[in-house]
Amino acid sequence: MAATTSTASSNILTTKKNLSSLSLTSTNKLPTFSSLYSSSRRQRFIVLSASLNSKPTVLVAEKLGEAGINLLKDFANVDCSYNLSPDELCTKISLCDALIVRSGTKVSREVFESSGGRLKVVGRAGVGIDNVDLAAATEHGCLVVNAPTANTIAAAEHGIALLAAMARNVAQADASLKAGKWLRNKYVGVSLVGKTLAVMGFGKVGSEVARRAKGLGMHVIAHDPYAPADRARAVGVELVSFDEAIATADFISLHMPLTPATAKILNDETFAKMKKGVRIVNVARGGVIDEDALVKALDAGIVAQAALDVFTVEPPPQDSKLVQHERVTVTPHLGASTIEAQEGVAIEIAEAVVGALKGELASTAVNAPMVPAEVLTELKPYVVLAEKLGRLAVQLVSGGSGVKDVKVTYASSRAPDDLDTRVLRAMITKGLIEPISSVFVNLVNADFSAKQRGLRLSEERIHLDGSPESPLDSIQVQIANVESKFASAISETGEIKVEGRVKDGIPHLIKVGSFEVDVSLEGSIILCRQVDQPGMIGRVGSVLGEQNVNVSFMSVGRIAPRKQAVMAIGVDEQPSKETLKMIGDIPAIEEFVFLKL
Ligand SMILES: NC(=O)C1=CN([C@@H]2O[C@H](COP(=O)(O)OP(=O)(O)OC[C@H]3O[C@@H](n4cnc5c(N)ncnc54)[C@H](O)[C@@H]3O)[C@@H](O)[C@H]2O)C=CC1
Ligand SMILES: O=C(O)C(=O)COP(=O)(O)O
Repeated sequence: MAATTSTASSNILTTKKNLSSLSLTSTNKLPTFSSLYSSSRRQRFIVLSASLNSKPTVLVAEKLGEAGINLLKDFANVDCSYNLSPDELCTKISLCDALIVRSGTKVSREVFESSGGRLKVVGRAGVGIDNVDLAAATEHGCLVVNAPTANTIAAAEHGIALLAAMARNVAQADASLKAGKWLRNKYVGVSLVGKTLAVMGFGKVGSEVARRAKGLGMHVIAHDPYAPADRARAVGVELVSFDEAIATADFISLHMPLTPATAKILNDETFAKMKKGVRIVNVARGGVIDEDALVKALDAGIVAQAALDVFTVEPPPQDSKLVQHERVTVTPHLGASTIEAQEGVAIEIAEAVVGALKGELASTAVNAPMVPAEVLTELKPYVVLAEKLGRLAVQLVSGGSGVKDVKVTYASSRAPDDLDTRVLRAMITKGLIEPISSVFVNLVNADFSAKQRGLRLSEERIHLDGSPESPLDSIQVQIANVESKFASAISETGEIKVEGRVKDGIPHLIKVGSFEVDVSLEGSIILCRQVDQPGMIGRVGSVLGEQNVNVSFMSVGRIAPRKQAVMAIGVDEQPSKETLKMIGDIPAIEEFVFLKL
């Protein structure tokens, strides 16, 4: 199972334990669901126990702007201890109620275990929280908050700085002159004006880079399968496919999050499709580039130059061929490092941490486990189903005008007043957004996150006759105005459609497009469309068996005998590329897709 999924589920599923270990409001009553869900940031419903009697202690483990430190000091004892070793951090943490870090401190499971239950909040002064073990935080009832917006401009400006510095050999010429040389002919650069820049990932940072590059006279295109076309139009940027972007660009700037889908998205195969002499900027995450492949592409002359702020391992090894490469400009993860951004991030994170210590809901909470136990007990399997349907639906999208219109239909025998679907809507939103973004969605920020991305989620209720004992019969998620990488997922009315139901407490996928299937939503799924004929299940099953991929479930839905059919296969392990190719090579298979849950 994908790490993000297990984290997401455990956020919610450990709630009962977390709630019981926290003190409640002064009214000493379990909060109502509506009070839990309220979007008001001022609402107080949980008081974290350590802050009841004495001033809490906040450990600031990396340099934080002065304004943030002052805000913290108004409320807490502040211990600024930088460059702690992992052991020193583990020793100190048992005396702290909150910890604030940037990207340089690993907040591992050992940190949470060493805290003895006292650590209540981890604040990440920035966007990426890949250095915090979220699952461990949630298991230990520790809230994690981040500061997702205050460094956007700084990251965009650094991208532009690297772009211009790279094009004019600023770093190389500077080093050469300081070494006593005067090499005017060697460092002739290239111009930016009139050149095509492909912005890969048109989110907060990517769109700011695009704006600035247009101001430099560049022709800007963007690739982002999930960005709304109107947002791109507003900036005067054309959204294009991945292949078109990399094949036509003179410059490529990376601004997508590191997810399983974007890991090593620039690799031997994709470098080979690029224009000879392309130049690459990366201020996103090192892992989106296969660094060995980049070295090869530089040596082969496919990539003329690269400018990199981020690396797969940070700091990179001193003898890294990439870092040492003559045509590569590097900075040590400085994207967010401006005085202004660090003041902004410091204030944003200090407010979030103080708010959380006071018991307020944080709108930037990454793992807020805040669903009342009694609501969860009943909705638990539906919460999981809702998130998985969202994850499935968005992974089926291949293009179009971005994911904008999503319709959710709940079929239930309950009276509308007896079924509050807000937790389900939040989980569908979480499933739709998290696989494609660096945003973390929870009950608190789901509607806000959807709105920010231009995602309109409409809900419809179908009232069924029958016993209202179980809260829901089925949930259907439809995405309109998009193309699918699995054409059979498009329904008669033209939307991507997936539908699920809870059976014996386990979420199942029961419909894809117009095809009825039945596969439990555990592990991952392969969907294949084939011509219905004897032996197909056996053939696919034996490929998976030979490749040691365990099949948990298989089901075939067909329109009519010997016509087209869709086979849904649940697998415990992720099949290798070769295994998927072997399935695709089976002659009767017309299309197939692998989906991570
Ligand atoms: N170097 C530094 O110091 C900094 C780095 N960052 C990094 O920059 C990146 C972008 O951050 P934000 O703009 O704040 O995030 P964001 O979530 O606002 O934007 C990310 C965009 O990437 C798109 N995307 C997802 N999968 C994609 C794919 N396969 N192909 C193309 N686009 C895809 C999403 O739809 C979204 O629009 C993140 O990786 C973040 O960690 C952010 C701030 C500072
Ligand atoms: O915010 C982010 O994602 C960043 O990459 C910035 O990291 P930093 O806070 O400068 O260590």
